[in-house]
Amino acid sequence: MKNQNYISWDQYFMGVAKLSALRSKDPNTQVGACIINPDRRIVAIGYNGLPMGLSDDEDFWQKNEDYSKSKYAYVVHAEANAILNATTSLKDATLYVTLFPCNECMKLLVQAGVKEIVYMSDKDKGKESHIASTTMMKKAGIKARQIQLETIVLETDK
Ligand SMILES: O=c1[nH]c(=O)n([C@H]2C[C@H](O)[C@@H](COP(=O)(O)O)O2)cc1CO
Ligand SMILES: [Zn+2]
Repeated sequence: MKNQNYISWDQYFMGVAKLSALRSKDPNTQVGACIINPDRRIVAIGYNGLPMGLSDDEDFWQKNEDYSKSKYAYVVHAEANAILNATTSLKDATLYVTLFPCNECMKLLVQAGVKEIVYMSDKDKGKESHIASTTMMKKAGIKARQIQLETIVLETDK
């Protein structure tokens, strides 16, 4: 009889997104993204990080009233990194992401052809960027659904 303790596709791809988030050096919010094509092949992954040339050990991760000294001026969002890392077309792709995308990422997702977004956290709900993001998503005909991911315990871990 087959193993009954296998994970679903949602758990699998969100699990990859969560694992990617663990690479992030952001001291506050670590975001991970995993993009699959309509054949359920992973075609892109990413996490929020500094652009090449900026050291994580210099002071780029601070929040500062001076925008030029704030992380927001520099960080590449997880979704943007995933799109940039994509090895193939993202037409009709599904994005698994640990945090609902902001408006800047949503622009890129729409233009890249992503058709579905599966997310976990919605912590920015109500903020202007979240409202703009949702507006764009709806106009572009992108579906979204929120899932929770329980800790996955493998037989071999017990
Ligand atoms: O769509 C997103 N993708 C993404 O990677 N991020 C990143 C940017 C920052 O490094 C971090 C948000 O930081 P904070 O929660 O301290 O504002 O999450 C944030 C959002 C939503 O704003
Ligand atoms: Zn973003």
